[in-house]
Amino acid sequence: MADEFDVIVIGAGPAGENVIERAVRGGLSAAIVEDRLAGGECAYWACVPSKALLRPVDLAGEVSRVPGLSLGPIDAAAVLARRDETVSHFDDSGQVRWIEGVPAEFFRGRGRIDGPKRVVVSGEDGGERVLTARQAVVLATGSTAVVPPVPGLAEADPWTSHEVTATDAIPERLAVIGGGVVACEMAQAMHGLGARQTTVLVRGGRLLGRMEPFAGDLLAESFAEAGIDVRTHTDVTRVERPEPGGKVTVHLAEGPPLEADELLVATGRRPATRDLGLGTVGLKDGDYVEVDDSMRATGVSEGWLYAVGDVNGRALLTHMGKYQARICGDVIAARARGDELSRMRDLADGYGAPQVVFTDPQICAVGRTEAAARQAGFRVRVVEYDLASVTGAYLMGDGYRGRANAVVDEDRKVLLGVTFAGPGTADLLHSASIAVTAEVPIDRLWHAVPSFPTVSEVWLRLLEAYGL
Ligand SMILES: Cc1cc2nc3c(=O)[nH]c(=O)nc-3n(C[C@H](O)[C@H](O)[C@H](O)COP(=O)(O)OP(=O)(O)OC[C@H]3O[C@@H](n4cnc5c(N)ncnc54)[C@H](O)[C@@H]3O)c2cc1C
Ligand SMILES: NC(=O)c1ccc[n+]([C@@H]2O[C@H](COP(=O)([O-])OP(=O)(O)OC[C@H]3O[C@@H](n4cnc5c(N)ncnc54)[C@H](O)[C@@H]3O)[C@@H](O)[C@H]2O)c1
Repeated sequence: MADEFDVIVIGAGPAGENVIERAVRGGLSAAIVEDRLAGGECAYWACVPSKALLRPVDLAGEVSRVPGLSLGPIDAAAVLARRDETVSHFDDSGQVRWIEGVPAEFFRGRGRIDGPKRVVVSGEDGGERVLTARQAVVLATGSTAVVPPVPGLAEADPWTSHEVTATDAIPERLAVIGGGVVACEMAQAMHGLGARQTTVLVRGGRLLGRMEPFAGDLLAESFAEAGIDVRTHTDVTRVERPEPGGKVTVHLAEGPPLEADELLVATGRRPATRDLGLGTVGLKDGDYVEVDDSMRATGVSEGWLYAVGDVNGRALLTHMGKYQARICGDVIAARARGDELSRMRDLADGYGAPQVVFTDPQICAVGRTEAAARQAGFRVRVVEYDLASVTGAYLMGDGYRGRANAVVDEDRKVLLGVTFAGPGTADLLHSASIAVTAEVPIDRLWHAVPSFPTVSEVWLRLLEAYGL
């Protein structure tokens, strides 16, 4: 195996893998280093298993709204078995074969930067290998869960996203700290799969605090109906777990302590940049790696270091990491040819990344919320519509509940943001992403006729609510 490559990528998650594919397509040689499983967090402990756990819960919600259909209890063991299939039983051989077929060289081991364009790979056998890059080194090491410094919390060995997505058993009583995406998705999955008592402890005033307020409110209503206890404005002050794996007691700033069989911490992420040798090139270990719109690290003057995916902190989403990776691979190949390829730049992040929260109801958003748009100085008008009044949504089942809004830039008459909250809206989001990112004028959008009777008729209703 050679020790010199045009491009060396550290981290074989979705972002890293897409960099090598594009760089090789651009005529370069590439190597990729991975210390756990090729495919990354996304494939084994995040997107894929979490969605496998949520799918039956989502479907059960759908079935329960259609008279004439009935559903027995969910067989959690069968769901967990299917989850195991979706993560290939933690076997990455298929993924490694894909990498080799790119073709790129795969190195199993921990990568670390050791000065400009040098990467040291420490293997499991304790051996070290030095790789050098002719063109670029790309960091694609992702992120890890944050465990806040609450007394007793770390010692209680709580679940993070890793343990909850890989669990072999559903806890009877689950306490969740956090009100963001992981907390909401996993609270609903565990509850739907059989947890008897699920309590979500939210520090702020509502679930999904970064999204439109109506989205978190609708989700909280759905949680309350399902028997999930959401406690807002709740601070955890101390945690006790005398026996490893035993009962957990969560002390709160107000009210009696909460007892649970398991505790999930879902309070955000930190970049996986510790012990990565960033100090050898003038950056700081532990920080997000700041990049420009071509994914080049701004803090390294010679311009050979790039960072894509969660590690650059731009948008902690798989599809955004892969988008950045396509840009990065193309840019590196172009620069190697002496071309700047200026059309390949991150434009999407500036508009606001699309995101689907796979709960029931689904919460889907792209672009800016009303509050974010106003804060950024736009002159906006917001239109809202009750999704239940759309025939396509009404036909999906009794008691359909949902809401949508669009944030209109009053000066340019284009959309700055769109949010849909309701069952069956996930695949509707891309229409909004196109409208927002392509800055389609709303009087042109009016001519994009939604099919009857689909949920997408909400587009017409929103434009009518605007006055078109
Ligand atoms: C529970 C959960 C559910 C999620 N669901 C979704 C979803 O539905 N949709 C969505 O878009 N996003 C989702 N996300 C976010 C998504 O998982 C991340 O945005 C995505 O995984 C980031 O991809 P990445 O390639 O940057 O990093 P990762 O997927 O984290 O991959 C990084 C890889 O680098 C490796 N690595 C790290 N350091 C080194 C080193 N020094 N040497 C060698 N290898 C190293 C790691 O082992 C890992 O394999 C979810 C996250 C969580 C936690
Ligand atoms: N479907 C999806 O797209 C999906 C699913 C899961 C995760 N993700 C991505 O993964 C990332 C991580 O998700 P997450 O839910 O961990 O983070 P998050 O940033 O979405 O939510 C973190 C939550 O924890 C709370 N919090 C932070 N510090 C706290 C503390 N000390 N005590 C109590 N509460 C605290 C915050 O107020 C917030 O409610 C997100 O950025 C998200 O984009 C995406």
